[in-house]
Amino acid sequence: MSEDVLDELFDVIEDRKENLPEGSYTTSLFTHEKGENEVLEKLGEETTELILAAKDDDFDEIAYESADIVYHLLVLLAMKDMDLEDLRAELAERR
Ligand SMILES: N=c1c2ncn([C@@H]3O[C@H](COP(=O)(O)OP(=O)(O)OP(=O)(O)O)[C@@H](O)[C@H]3O)c2ncn1[C@@H]1O[C@H](COP(=O)(O)O)[C@@H](O)[C@H]1O
Repeated sequence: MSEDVLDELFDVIEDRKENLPEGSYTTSLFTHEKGENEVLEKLGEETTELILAAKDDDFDEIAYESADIVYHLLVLLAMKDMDLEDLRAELAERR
């Protein structure tokens, strides 16, 4: 996955957070009555699905669930007023 895809996706998520366009799933997460708990539940569910896919060596499903997890992780970072640079800085420190 290229860095640009993540940057572009995060920019779209930030736009949804600011403008809250109707009909957007991302908007629904920012306006959900359960707030960030909805995102945390999704991350839990998708991680379980990823584990099952990995156990089955279902490579398409592994990629699909991984993308779901990354998307919801980026939404969580945006909810916490964090961004990709926080993630990159943490990863870079581990090199
Ligand atoms: N990358 C994503 C993305 N990944 C996952 N999802 C949504 O996350 C939800 C996941 O919920 P569920 O796990 O219940 O659903 P599921 O994946 O359909 O089903 P299972 O995994 O349970 O089988 C689905 O509604 C997906 O559509 C996403 N919704 C939006 N984006 C991107 O976010 C941007 C903004 O999109 P809008 O939210 O439509 O404005 C766009 O660039 C989109 O590509």
